[in-house]
Amino acid sequence: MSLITAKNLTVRYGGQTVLHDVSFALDAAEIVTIVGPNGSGKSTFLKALLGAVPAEGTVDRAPGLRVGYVPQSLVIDPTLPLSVARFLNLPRRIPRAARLAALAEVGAEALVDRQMTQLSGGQRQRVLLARALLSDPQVLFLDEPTQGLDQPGSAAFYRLVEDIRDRHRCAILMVSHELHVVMSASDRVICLNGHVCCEGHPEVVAQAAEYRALFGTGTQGALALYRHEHHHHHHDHDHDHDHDHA
Ligand SMILES: Nc1ncnc2c1ncn2[C@@H]1O[C@H](COP(=O)(O)OP(=O)(O)OP(=O)(O)O)[C@@H](O)[C@H]1O
Repeated sequence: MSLITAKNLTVRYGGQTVLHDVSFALDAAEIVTIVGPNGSGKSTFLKALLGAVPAEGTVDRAPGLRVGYVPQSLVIDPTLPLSVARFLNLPRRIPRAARLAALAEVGAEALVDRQMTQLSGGQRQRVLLARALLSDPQVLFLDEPTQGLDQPGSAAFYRLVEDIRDRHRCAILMVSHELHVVMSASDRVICLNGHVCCEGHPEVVAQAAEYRALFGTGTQGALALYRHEHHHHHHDHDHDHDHDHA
C-alpha cells in the first residue's frame, strides 16, 4: 500500500485555481522530485498533502504516518539568541544525545553550539534536515532544500538525502525548480504546472516534449556532471580508478 495517495486534488486561492486535478501516490522508500516553474503550485501541492491547505479531492495517508517536513523558508528573528541545540528542542524537547546523533547523520555535529542566524545556507539546510529526522519519519517532505546553495553544495545535499533514504528506508518527496542536479537522485520526477504535465523516470521526463517546453533542453550537460560526481563519490576510496574520472 502507498504511504500517501491523493486523488483529483484541486486547490483554489480566492478565484485562482493553483492546482487542478492532481493525482499522486508515494510508495515506501522512493525518492520523488516535483519540478516546475515559479508559481506552478509545487509548495501548495506539498501543503495539500500535509493537510495544511484546503483542497478538493482526497488525500489518504497511511494510519499514524510520520512525516518530516523541511519548509521552503524559515524566518528566525535575528535578535533572538537561538543555538542549534535549542532549535532542535523545538517544538518538543529531545535528549541531547539524540539531537547530536541527528546532527552527526547530516554531517553537522560541529554546529551544535552555533547560533542559527549565523549558519551558512548549506549548514542551515542540514540542521533543518536533522530536525526533520528527529521524528523518525517514514516520509520526508523537502521544499526546495538547496535554494541558495551552489551546484557542488546542492549535489552534496542530494547525496545526503539519498544516504538518508538508504539508511532509514523513508520515502522522500522534494520540490525543486533547479533540475540539473536533482534529476538523477530521483526515482521519479513529476513535472507540475498547475496540473501534472508529465512524470516518470528522470531520463524520460528530461526528454518529454512537455518538460522541454517548460525548461528547454539546456540541462543535459549538468545532468551528466552530477552523475559523474555521484559515481566518483561512491568510489573515491578506490584510487586505482581515479584516472577514470579525470
Ligand atoms: N496563501 C496563499 N494565498 C493566495 N495565493 C497563494 C497562497 N500561496 C500561494 N499562492 C499562489 O499560488 C500559486 C502557487 O504557489 P506555490 O507557492 O505553490 O508555487 P511554487 O511552484 O512552489 O512556486 P516557487 O517555485 O516560486 O516556490 C502562486 O500563484 C501563488 O502566488
